Amino acid sequence: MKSGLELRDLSIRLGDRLLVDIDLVIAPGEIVTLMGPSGSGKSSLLGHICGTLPPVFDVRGVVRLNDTVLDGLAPQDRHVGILFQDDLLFPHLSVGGNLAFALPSSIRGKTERRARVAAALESAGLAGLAERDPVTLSGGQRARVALMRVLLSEPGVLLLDEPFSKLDRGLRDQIRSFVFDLARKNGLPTLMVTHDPEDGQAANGRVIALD
Ligand SMILES: Nc1ncnc2c1ncn2[C@@H]1O[C@H](COP(=O)(O)OP(=O)(O)OP(=O)(O)O)[C@@H](O)[C@H]1O
Repeated sequence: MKSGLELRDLSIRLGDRLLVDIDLVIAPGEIVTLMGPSGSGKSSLLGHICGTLPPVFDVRGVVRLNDTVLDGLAPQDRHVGILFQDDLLFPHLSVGGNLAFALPSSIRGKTERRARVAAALESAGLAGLAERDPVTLSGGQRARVALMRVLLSEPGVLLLDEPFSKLDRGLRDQIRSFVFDLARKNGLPTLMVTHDPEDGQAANGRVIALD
């Protein structure tokens, strides 16, 4: 039984400012929304979970993912998936190349890698687009590819750093449901940072405010 993401007695200080002071467990498939004013420490918290927070921050407490302590592990060994405001697709790789890049190196065979990429595209409603150049995709298609790329890396947790804020209003609802549905279906504990209260309402879970 997976225990999800645990942030135990976690505090993040910058000089004499206490930015984050939190004790939180996010269950598999649960989506927790994190809100707070600019500079309150939301991105710092995500950075700490990823293992990319610079040492200028003073951090106490423990981060555990499914019973593995992440503190001290290199970012690439943490199984943390993150989506940003920008989809960050590699412009020099095809759509399929972007997806294949994320596959764990343990999946070696070319046929198996192609099959995984094709299945991911199909489940995102993008079947047949593997050879396309990402610049030729619509905003919605790019957002879907970005999520599939994260999922193909087989993360144990999903972090969302304002991932819908650059999407047109009409598209936003659609991509939100796409991301939330897949996060739940994959049983991923999910932590979403946002400034948009509608994101929190759509996630239909706990909302935490940093002040
Ligand atoms: N590398 C760094 N070195 C020093 N201070 C930093 C660094 N990165 C961020 N900070 C400071 O840490 C504080 C928290 O920043 P953080 O980016 O976590 O806030 P945030 O809540 O994500 O803000 P926003 O909503 O604007 O993204 C801010 O005062 C910021 O200036």
